[in-house]
Amino acid sequence: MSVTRLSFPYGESIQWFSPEQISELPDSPLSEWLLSSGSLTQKLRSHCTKFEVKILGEGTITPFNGEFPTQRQAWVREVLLCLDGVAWIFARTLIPANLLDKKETEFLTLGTRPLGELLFSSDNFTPGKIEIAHFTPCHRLAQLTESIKQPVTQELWGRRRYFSYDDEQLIVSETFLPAARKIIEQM
Ligand SMILES: C=C(O[C@@H]1C=C(C(=O)O)C=C[C@H]1O)C(=O)O
Repeated sequence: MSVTRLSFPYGESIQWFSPEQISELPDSPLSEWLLSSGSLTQKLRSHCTKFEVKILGEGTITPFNGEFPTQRQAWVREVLLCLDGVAWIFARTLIPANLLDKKETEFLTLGTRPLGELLFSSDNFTPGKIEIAHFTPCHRLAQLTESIKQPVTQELWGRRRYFSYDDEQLIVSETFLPAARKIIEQM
């Protein structure tokens, strides 16, 4: 899989909804994956022999309009979560400067360890409500799916959660890539 950090950020401005606002969620089991409350990393690990985090990019950049209204800039981490060499999830995490200052070492030295190992191992992070999105990528994310040989032939489904730490919040969004949807729908 050859992806380049030169195109970071890959993420796109997406409209998120609470599950109740969406008239038609996808059929189970995809809907269960979207709404599962625990660590996605743990769930993914149970469906593969080799789990990998491929970093697409990390850095302090400006969030999209409306993505993080209280923050003019944020530390953004974009990764692919890969199961046995197949990219299943495009994940985009936004961390405000105040929170980064509090947990700088943990976040900046995470590397290819999954963020979930930090967020779910420490009881200081509290996951919030899950929001859902379905969209057709049209910019760099579309190019990314092409570059990993997963052309988009139908809308992508994704989920987003706020995690609270003291009086700060970070945002984690996870988009299920075509290969993941194909495998999940055959479960
Ligand atoms: C939040 C979690 O961490 C996962 C790992 C991520 C990373 O390493 O950047 C990003 C999103 C998640 O899918 C989780 O496991 O639920």
